[in-house]
Amino acid sequence: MVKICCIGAGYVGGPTMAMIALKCPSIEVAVVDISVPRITAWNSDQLPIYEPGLDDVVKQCRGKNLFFSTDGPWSRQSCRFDILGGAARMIADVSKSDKIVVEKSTVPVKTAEAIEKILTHNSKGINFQILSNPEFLAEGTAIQDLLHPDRVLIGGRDTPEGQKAIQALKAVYSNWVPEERILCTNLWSAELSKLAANAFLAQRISSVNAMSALCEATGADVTQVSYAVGTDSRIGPKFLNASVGFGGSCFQKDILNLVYICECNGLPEVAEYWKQVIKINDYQKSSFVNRVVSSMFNTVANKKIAILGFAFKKDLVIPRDPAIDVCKGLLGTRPVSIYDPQVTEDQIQRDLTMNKFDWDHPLHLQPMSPTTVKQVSVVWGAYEATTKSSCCSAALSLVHIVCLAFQTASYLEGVKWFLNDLSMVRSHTRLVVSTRDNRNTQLSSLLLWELRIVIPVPGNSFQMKARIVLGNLKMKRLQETVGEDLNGANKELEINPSGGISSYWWVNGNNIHEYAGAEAAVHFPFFPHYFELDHRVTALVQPRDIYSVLLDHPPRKLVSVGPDHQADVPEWAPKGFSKSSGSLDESGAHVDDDENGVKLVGTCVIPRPIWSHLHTAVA
Ligand SMILES: NC(=O)c1ccc[n+]([C@@H]2O[C@H](COP(=O)([O-])OP(=O)(O)OC[C@H]3O[C@@H](n4cnc5c(N)ncnc54)[C@H](O)[C@@H]3O)[C@@H](O)[C@H]2O)c1
Ligand SMILES: O=c1ccn([C@@H]2O[C@H](COP(=O)(O)OP(=O)(O)O[C@H]3O[C@H](CO)[C@@H](O)[C@H](O)[C@H]3O)[C@@H](O)[C@H]2O)c(=O)[nH]1
Repeated sequence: MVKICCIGAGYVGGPTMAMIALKCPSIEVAVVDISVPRITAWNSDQLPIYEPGLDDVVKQCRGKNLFFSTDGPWSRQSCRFDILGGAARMIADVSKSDKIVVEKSTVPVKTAEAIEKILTHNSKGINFQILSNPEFLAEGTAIQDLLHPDRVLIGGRDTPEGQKAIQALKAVYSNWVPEERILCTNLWSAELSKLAANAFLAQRISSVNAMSALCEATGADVTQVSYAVGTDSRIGPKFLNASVGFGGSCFQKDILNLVYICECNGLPEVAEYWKQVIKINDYQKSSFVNRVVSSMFNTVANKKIAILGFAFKKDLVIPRDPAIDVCKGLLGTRPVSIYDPQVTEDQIQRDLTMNKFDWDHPLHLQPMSPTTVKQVSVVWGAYEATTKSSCCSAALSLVHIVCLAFQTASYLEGVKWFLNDLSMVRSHTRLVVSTRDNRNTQLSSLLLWELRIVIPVPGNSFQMKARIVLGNLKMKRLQETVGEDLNGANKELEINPSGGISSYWWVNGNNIHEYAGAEAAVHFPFFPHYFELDHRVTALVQPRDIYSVLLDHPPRKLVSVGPDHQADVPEWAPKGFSKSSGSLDESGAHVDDDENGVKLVGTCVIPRPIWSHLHTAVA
C-alpha cells in the first residue's frame, strides 16, 4: 500500500492531503503537525480553517485513509531548527526504506538541493529522491482549485531514479487530474515557476492599481479601462481588478523572495523591476489612507473612523494585508472601530500589534500575548462600529466609515443591516468605499439600500435620505433635503469606486438612475460649510514612509543571502551511528542533536553563484 505522510497540517497540508485521500482511496495519508491545537481541530467538527467544501471532503475520508496526528520525533524537542532543515533531518532519522520527499511549500530556488544534501548526509544507505511539487491553491477557493487545477507541476532530477519518482507522484494526481495538465520539469524550474506565477499575478494587480491612480487624475473609470484591456485575448480578464492593494499570505513574501534571488545572482535591474510591484502596492495602500484623511478635509478632530471588513478576501477569517496596513495608517490619526463578522477580536488585535510578517509565522512562533492597541475597539456589529462613541460626542463629531472590502457575503449582510439601522444615527456620517474585488459575482447584483441620516446643524437641520446602489461597484446616493435652505431640492451624489465623491448634479425626483457614465466630474466637496477645518493635518504621510520599510528592513521571513550566509550543512548522524561502519547502533540511536541543529538555524538554502566560474567565463 502506498503511504503518504505530510509534515504540516496548515492551509496547504490539510486540504491537499484531504483531496488526495478522497481521490485515492487506496493510499493511506497521514498529516502530522507540531501544533496540538491544530491537530485537535482537524480531528474535530470545527476544522482549523474554513474553506467551502472542505468539511465534506474531510468527513468522507477521516479515520478511513486520512489521519491527523501530532505523533513525531519533534515532540521530544522544541522546534529550534530551521523548519525545512529540521523536517529533512527528521525524515532521515525515521526512514527505514527508500523514500520520495516532495517539497510542497513555496521555497527559494534550489532549496531542494539543500534538502537533498541534508538527506544524503544522513541517509544510512537509504535512497531519497526529492521532487518539487508547488501548490497553486488560493485561500477561499482551495477545494475547487484542488479539484480542477489549471496545472500540477512536478519537478525532479533528470536521472532514471528522478524520472521514476516523478512518474510515481504523477500516478497519484492522475486519479483525478487530466494527464495534459500534469507538467513535468526539472527541480529548479518547478521551484522558480511557483515564484514566477505569483509575481506575474501580483504584477497585474499593481499594473491596474497604478492605472487607477492615472484614472483618478484624468477622470477615466478604472473598471472600464481594465475591462477594455482584459478583452484583449492576449491579456485576458482575470486579476485586473483595481483594489486597495493585494494582500494574502503569499504575493508579497514570494516577490521579496524573487527579488532576493535576483540580487544574489547579480541581477540588480531585474530585482528592481520586481520590487516595483511591491512599491506600487504600498503606494496604493497609503494613497487610500491619505484619501480617507483628505476626504475628512484633512482634519481628524472629533472624528471616529469605523472600518467595516478586515479579512483580505471573501469568506476568510484571515486578515493580513491590506486591512492591517490601512488600519495601522489610520491609527496614527484617530480611534478606530473595527467590525468584521468573520475575524475574531483576538486575531485583529494580534495582527495590529505584530510586526509585519510575524503573522505569517507558525502560531507557536508568534508573540503569545500581544499588547492591545488602545485606539482600536473591535465590535460585534456594523452599527456599533459606526455609532457607539460618536453618538454621544460633540455635534460636530463625524463617523467616517471605511468599507475596506466589499467582498464577503456575510460582510455585505452586515453593511445592509447597518444601513437599515442608520436612521438612528444623529451625526455627520460619511461613507467611503475603498476597495472591491468584482470577481465576486454577488457584487454585480447587489441590493439597493436606503438610509436616512439626520444632520443636526443648528438652524439648518435637515434629513438626508440616501439610497445606495452597489452594482458593478458603482455607488450612488440620492439626497432628499427637507431643510429650509435646501427645501424641495433633490441631489444625486456619486461616490466613485476609489472612494472620493467625484460628481454632483441635480436631478428631478427621487428615482435612482443608473450610473450615467462620463459626466464631467465636478469635484464638489460634500457639505463643506458644515465642517470646520479645525485641526488640519498638515503633513500627510508619504507612501514610502509608511509601508516601504520592509524594502529597507527586510522582514524576518527573508533568509540572509550572499557569500557570508550560505548553507554550510554540517555532517550529521544520529548519535550511535557509526560513520566508519555505516551501521546504526540501535542501542545508542538518538534523534536529538541540538548542537548540529543549532548550526542549521538561519542558514541559507540558496547556493551562491560560483564567482570564480563567472570570472573565468568573462576572462
Ligand atoms: N496558504 C496558501 O494559500 C498557500 C498556497 C500555496 C502555497 N502555499 C505555501 O505553502 C507553505 C505552507 O503554507 P500554509 O499556508 O499551509 O502555512 P500554515 O502556517 O497554514 O501551515 C504550516 C503548518 O506547519 C506546521 N509546522 C511548522 N513547523 C513544523 C514542524 N517542524 N513540524 C511539523 N509541523 C510544523 C505549523 O504548525 C502549521 O500548522 C508556504 O510555503 C506557503 O507559501 C500557501
Ligand atoms: O484582480 C485582483 C485579484 C486579486 N486581488 C487581491 O490579491 C490578493 C490575493 O488574492 P488571491 O490570489 O485570490 O489569493 P491568495 O490566496 O493570496 O492566492 C495567491 O497566492 C497563493 C499562495 O502562493 C497561490 O497559490 C495562488 O495561486 C495565488 O492566487 C487579495 O488581497 C485580492 O483582493 C486584487 O486586488 N485584484
